[in-house]
Amino acid sequence: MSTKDVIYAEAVANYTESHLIPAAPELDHAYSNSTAHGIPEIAISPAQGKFLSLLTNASGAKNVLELGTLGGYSGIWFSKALKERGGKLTSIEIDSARLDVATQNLEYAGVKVPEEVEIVLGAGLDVLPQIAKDIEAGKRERFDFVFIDADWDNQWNYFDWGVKLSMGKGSIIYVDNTVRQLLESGSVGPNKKDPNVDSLVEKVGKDDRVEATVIQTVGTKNFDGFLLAVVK
Ligand SMILES: C[S@@+](CC[C@H](N)C(=O)[O-])C[C@H]1O[C@@H](n2cnc3c(N)ncnc32)[C@H](O)[C@@H]1O
Repeated sequence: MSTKDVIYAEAVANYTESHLIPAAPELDHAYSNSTAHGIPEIAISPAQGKFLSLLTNASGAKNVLELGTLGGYSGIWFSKALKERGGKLTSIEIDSARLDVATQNLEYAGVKVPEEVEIVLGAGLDVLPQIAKDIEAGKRERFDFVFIDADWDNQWNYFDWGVKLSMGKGSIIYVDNTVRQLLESGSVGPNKKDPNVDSLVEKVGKDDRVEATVIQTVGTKNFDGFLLAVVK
């Protein structure tokens, strides 16, 4: 592909989504109800939701951990996949108003909250140690899929927690917006990089616990990309 063809990315996204992703009123409602409540339009795209749902099913994941609930759009996609195996999504959100809208959207989609999707209110780095304690006490299960989609400055901290709270070999850690963060932080591109701060990619590259790659994406959400790691 020549880079000049990138101008067709949105048209390709619209065409492929129209053929591969059946209309789903509950997903449209999650977008529109979130916007109606003043939530910014920063949820994943339909194609990415379908991809996460397929990846959840392909891996057979039963317990998914999400950092960053927003209006529950990605949560609905995960719950669609997890329903087949009686699995559960645990999602952490710092903003109580967003948690309320996410609960509305999930329930509208027929998802049982908190049985199928539990939203935990708080900052990720405050909630994760509590979840670790719950796991140690046998009150929660370990996670076989971790989806990191909250504040970018903490991507590495969430990644490290994700590996620690995972089931171990074969567990998946997916970090959204990795490419935009690399560009914003100056690891790649014109912005000035802080020489004292290693990027997520540098840290993951030195992390013997995982194998990882970054996939760049274009589409309705512009140029970005995600990091996918599998625990060894
Ligand atoms: C990109 S949005 C998540 C989108 C959602 N996963 C989806 O695709 O539908 C990021 C969310 O992370 C939340 N967030 C930001 N900082 C956080 C933190 N420190 N702890 C937990 N959540 C945080 C924001 O309030 C926001 O709702």
